[in-house]
Amino acid sequence: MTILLQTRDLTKVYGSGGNSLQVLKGVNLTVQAGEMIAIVGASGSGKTTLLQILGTLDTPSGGEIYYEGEKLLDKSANELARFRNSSIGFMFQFHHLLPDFTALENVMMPALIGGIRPKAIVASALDLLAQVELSHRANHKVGELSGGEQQRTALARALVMNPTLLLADEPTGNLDSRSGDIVFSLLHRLSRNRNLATVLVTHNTRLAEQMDFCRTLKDGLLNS
Ligand SMILES: Nc1ncnc2c1ncn2[C@@H]1O[C@H](COP(=O)(O)OP(=O)(O)OP(=O)(O)O)[C@@H](O)[C@H]1O
Repeated sequence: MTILLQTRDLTKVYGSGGNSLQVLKGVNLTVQAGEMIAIVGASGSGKTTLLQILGTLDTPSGGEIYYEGEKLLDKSANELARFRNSSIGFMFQFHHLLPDFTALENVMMPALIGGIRPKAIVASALDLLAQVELSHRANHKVGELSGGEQQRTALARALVMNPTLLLADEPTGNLDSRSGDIVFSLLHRLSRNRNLATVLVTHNTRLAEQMDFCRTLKDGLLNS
């Protein structure tokens, strides 16, 4: 097995002085290539904070993050932006799609931001929309799609750059259980087929149990 992502003693403190809140107190996590990990924990335990730090969207107060053996925290903001765009796919509870653009345009967006020409990406974006069973919605504005369809679009968008790591923060949290199950099973199937390492934050223990491992964040530490 190859280690893809590793954290060492990650800490995170919000605020300062008497108002400070230490959310992470030394989190150690190893993600092997292709491994699918669920992170569960009580509301406010720091799951989103941890995922944002893993995705370099936020910086820790202390500790280290290694990606394929390289220290991420040594990289410049520009290098990190390029790294995120090419290596990490993100899915959020509130999908962060652009509602006035079509599903296809949304899926293509990370590639366009990465400087890839539209013609070079349209076929793979359409193929991804087919894989999330949304071919018939490709040219509809995202704002007109159902919540489940929006999350399936977000899944296709997260995969368009062929990332090595998918970070998903409550991707089914805003959906009814049937739509949530469909989104989860697509996420699970596509991650597995692509040997894509996946870290999923969820409150849903039934879904968490279907991942390879489930880790619990409690009192600032990640337990097995
Ligand atoms: N930017 C911030 N500034 C100050 N405190 C913050 C900030 N972001 C989060 N927190 C606090 O840090 C703690 C952890 O928040 P976080 O969102 O990571 O928890 P969570 O486990 O994802 O919660 P939930 O399951 O409810 O989404 C909470 O007490 C929250 O209020």
